[in-house]
Amino acid sequence: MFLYGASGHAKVICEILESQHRIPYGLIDDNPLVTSLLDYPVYNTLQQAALTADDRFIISIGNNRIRKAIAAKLSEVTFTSAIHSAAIISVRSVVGEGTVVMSNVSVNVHSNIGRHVILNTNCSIDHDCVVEDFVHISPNAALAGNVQVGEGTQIGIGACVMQNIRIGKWATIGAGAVIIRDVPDYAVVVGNPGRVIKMNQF
Ligand SMILES: CC(=O)SCCNC(=O)CCNC(=O)[C@H](O)C(C)(C)COP(=O)(O)OP(=O)(O)OC[C@H]1O[C@@H](n2cnc3c(N)ncnc32)[C@H](O)[C@@H]1OP(=O)(O)O
Repeated sequence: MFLYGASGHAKVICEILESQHRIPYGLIDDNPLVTSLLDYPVYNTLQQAALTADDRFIISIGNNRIRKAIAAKLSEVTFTSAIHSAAIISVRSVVGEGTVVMSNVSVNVHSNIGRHVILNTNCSIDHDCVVEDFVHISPNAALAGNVQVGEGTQIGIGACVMQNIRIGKWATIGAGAVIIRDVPDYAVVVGNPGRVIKMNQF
């Protein structure tokens, strides 16, 4: 097991894995100044890490765009997920490879969580939601029933999304926002009720 990205987010993932006795061999990070994290070795390249065919990867980078770029770069490796034992996920829901689920997350029935998603601490995904690849649902955010979140979007800390809402791709929902209307692709939305203040320019 290797993590790609030696960050604060990686430390949280390491602790999830440790609690399940899935001890990482190390991390990869292209910053040569980072040589260890939580006493695990940090390698600057995949070659230095001396990988085997059995190794599994998680991309431990919080930035959604960078996580997508790294996933494309690592097309040869096999990804796995990390799901905290204190998360509750419906047996009728699906969680994609590379996705990380932190403590006290709830995913209710018939929800579909994509690949390389972050479901951060204490967030709540209710029934019949679709969370596409590379999304980040921040701590304490809540999606009501039948919400869709497009690829790469971040739902900010403590935000709430009402039932049946469609949120586009690569949007940003600000901390504490209350979303009562559909959100277009790339929109940055803040406040209660949420309003678009600008568009993400990637
Ligand atoms: C474990 C972890 O750490 S997970 C990380 C969790 N982090 C988050 O959820 C952060 C979410 N990010 C935000 O809320 C950010 O403020 C963003 C993305 C919405 C906006 O950030 P920026 O693009 O830098 O915008 P900026 O700070 O310049 O603010 C623009 C305007 O929106 C307002 N604004 C920014 N964020 C919010 C917010 N959450 N709620 C209400 N108003 C806000 C600002 O006051 C400012 O208003 P003004 O133009 O009247 O002065």
